[in-house]
Amino acid sequence: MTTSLFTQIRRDLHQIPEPGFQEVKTQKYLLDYLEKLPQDRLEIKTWRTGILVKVAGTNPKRTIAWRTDMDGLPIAEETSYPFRSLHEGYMHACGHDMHMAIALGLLTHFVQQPIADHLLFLFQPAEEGPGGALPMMESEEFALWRPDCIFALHIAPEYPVGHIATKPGILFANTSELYIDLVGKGGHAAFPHKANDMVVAGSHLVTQLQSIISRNIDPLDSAVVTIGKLEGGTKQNIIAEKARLEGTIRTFSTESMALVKARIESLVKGIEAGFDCTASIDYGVGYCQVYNEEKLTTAFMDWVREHGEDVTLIACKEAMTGEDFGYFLQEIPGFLFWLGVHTPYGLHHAKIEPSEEAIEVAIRLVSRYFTWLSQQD
Ligand SMILES: CC(=O)N[C@@H](CCC[C@H](N)C(=O)O)C(=O)O
Repeated sequence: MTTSLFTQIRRDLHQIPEPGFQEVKTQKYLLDYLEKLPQDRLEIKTWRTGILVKVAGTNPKRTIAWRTDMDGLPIAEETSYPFRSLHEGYMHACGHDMHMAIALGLLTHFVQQPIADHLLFLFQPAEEGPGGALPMMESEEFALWRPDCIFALHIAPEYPVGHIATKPGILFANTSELYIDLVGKGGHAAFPHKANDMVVAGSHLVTQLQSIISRNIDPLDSAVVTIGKLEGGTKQNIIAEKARLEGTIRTFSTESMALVKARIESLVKGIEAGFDCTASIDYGVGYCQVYNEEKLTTAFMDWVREHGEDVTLIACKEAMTGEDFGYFLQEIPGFLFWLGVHTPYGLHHAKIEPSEEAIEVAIRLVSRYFTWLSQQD
């Protein structure tokens, strides 16, 4: 079977995953591709490691935007791919390689077959952190081409290829990163009574944090506290002077976010008192929820049911995922939908292998949708 252009592009991008705001090779790859397209309808601007591309419409009433993220994750890849990451310890494990290939496919389609409205393609850095959406929105480049509506997708391992899923209203949660540093008194492993062991303190704290969801959050509400990284100590026979917990908080309301943070602060105070140590908490970067504008999303869902051809629509529930695309949706009407890529491993897993046939499914669906949207008043 021959590999289509955009599948090949996805594979090329898969090999060069880069952290947020360091997407230098990725930006160059995308610019090299864009420069080879016919330029008469195109205007290209770079912003930090991101890119904004305007495709001029034939009789514009508005500007329709499509956003893709660009960054990779600090994960050592374990796929069976012959085109595995060339950047050791980094991987496109959240589908941003697929998202970028789809964006280029759409852009190419509209360069060849322009529609009435202007189109704006946003290649946005740093979705996984520290967040590129907000500073991109605040940039002069964005202000110059500010769109009237905005759309995006995210790959979904759990849905079959040919299926998409979305809903009006809240789709993804509010997020906050969480970093807790504990400092006590280190010492010799054989003299525990002369030290304050931060491995023990940190372990107690991880366990206590689990009680926030089970004991403090209303069972009819939803929230997540995940500690994804726990570090402490230097050697097996040295009592640890320091421990560090790194995690993330997810909630559907700002009230629940405040409650979770207040409980974390109380529990950390308890650890300080109980283990005679000092602690500091840093909430890092937080994202607002992804809230799909109701009218546009409902109209899109109806359109897919009626005109989606080979695409099946799933009306899904909200998820605890975070996405800084939520910031665009706070100011500009639009929505995000899940794209089925059927694979047994989930997002952020070292073995995830999204089905590449979904790339063409997305390009076909969104190019038809934008063409239809551009014909509406
Ligand atoms: C789609 C996706 O997986 N997004 C990330 C966003 C992470 C935001 C931030 N770094 C955090 O960890 O809170 C996710 O983990 O949901």
